[in-house]
Amino acid sequence: MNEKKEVGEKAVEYVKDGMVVGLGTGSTVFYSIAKLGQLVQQGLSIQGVPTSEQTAKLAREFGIPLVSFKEIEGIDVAIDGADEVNPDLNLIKGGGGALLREKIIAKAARTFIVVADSHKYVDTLGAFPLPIEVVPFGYEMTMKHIRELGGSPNLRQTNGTPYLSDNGNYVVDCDFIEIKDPIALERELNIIPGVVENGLFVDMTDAVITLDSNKNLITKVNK
Ligand SMILES: O=C(CO)[C@H](O)[C@H](O)COP(=O)(O)O
Repeated sequence: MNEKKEVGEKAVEYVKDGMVVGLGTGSTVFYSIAKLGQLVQQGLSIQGVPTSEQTAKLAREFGIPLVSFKEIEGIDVAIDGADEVNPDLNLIKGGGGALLREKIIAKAARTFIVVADSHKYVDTLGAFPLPIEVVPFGYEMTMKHIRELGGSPNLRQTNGTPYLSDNGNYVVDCDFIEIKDPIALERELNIIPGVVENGLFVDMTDAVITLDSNKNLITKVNK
């Protein structure tokens, strides 16, 4: 069974004709985008807002028309993956480095749907290193301030050179081991000069589509 495909395709049920749809980034939402592409070929009319250059390319390949923020009033539904989901449906995101655009789009969406295979569930966030987007200027000092909050930050690199986000920034992957208070940490990180955004998505998720222990599809809804 391909869990990512199951949950990714299920999420498409939230998309109706005429909607503006936020398109997430990653290997799970890939299946949502592929399914939407099929439906567009069959006549579904939607406009997509991509969370990354990678997703924009994918959406074009699947024939999904894209729009920019200039052309829309808002986003009806956004579908995206997650690296970790806790029982309150708070998330760690940004494993693919797209956290800033993903958060802008999740915030703009009337409904934010997360697609997560069964391995993404945790009691406490933090085993997955928290991605934090930082501006290159003074990043060493920004990392020092992140360390003062109890994290162990590592600059994300590709072949020995810093990874660059779609926004031209660096990404720091930060080990906090256990994030007991995601609300406080999200705020504390974002007031550090040099931090652009962090991958804690607190109180944003409307529903998570996942599988239970019997591998049945379930939808967890935020109460
Ligand atoms: O936040 C993300 C990208 O920045 C992804 O949604 C997250 O990393 C999950 O990816 P995948 O579905 O490949 O496991």
